[in-house]
Amino acid sequence: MTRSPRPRRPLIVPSVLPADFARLGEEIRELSDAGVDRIQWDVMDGAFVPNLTFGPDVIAAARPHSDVPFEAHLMVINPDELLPRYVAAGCELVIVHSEACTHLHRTLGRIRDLGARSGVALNPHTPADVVENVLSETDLVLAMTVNPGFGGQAYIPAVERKVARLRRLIDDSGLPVELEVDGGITTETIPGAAASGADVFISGSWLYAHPDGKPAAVRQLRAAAAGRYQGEAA
Ligand SMILES: O=C(CO)[C@@H](O)[C@H](O)COP(=O)(O)O
Repeated sequence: MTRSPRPRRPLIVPSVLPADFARLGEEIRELSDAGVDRIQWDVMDGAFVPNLTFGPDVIAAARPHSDVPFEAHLMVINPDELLPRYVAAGCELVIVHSEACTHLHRTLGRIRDLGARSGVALNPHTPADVVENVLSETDLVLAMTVNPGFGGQAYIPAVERKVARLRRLIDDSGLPVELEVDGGITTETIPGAAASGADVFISGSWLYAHPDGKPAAVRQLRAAAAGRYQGEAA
């Protein structure tokens, strides 16, 4: 069987959602110094999800404070018009929701045409098969392990079955598509997500609240995932 190349180690990516928005530049520098692999911006439009967060100008203002790649998780209905602005703001990866795009295949192609990598996110109830016909257009699949809109929610273990199904779809395709999980990720929940086949782990409230600081949180998450990670050299 053809297997898709996977990252050599689990990738740990913090969500900026729990940050102190009054000092975002410092917050971004702290995250970078903690050894994270990327930084995720949770972009919420107040319509697809009942919360409002970061416009592209906020992300652009934070961009000079770090060399770590930025990803934008767009929880936005029909995001096509906004894509150029998030890419111009410095996001190397732009993730859209399958449930929010009328023409998902076209939207993913537009992200790549803008010079960024593309990702597609699935809410907990959305079946894995939704991505089958767009795998060649995407660089990442994000399986939400909470319902999107807020940080600090409990991990939904039932999503692990879908993560395992997505793993098989990606492996069978032979394409270099990352598999990301997001929501309720802690040292308790990350082993199950890693064992199911995830490569990339978003952590927000647990990472920020760690009593020994962000570098310790990142190290502990990476170690807890690595014990169950089945990835191999790309
Ligand atoms: O996309 C989202 C929420 O919509 C996530 O990025 C969460 O914000 C992750 O935060 P925790 O669940 O780790 O607090």
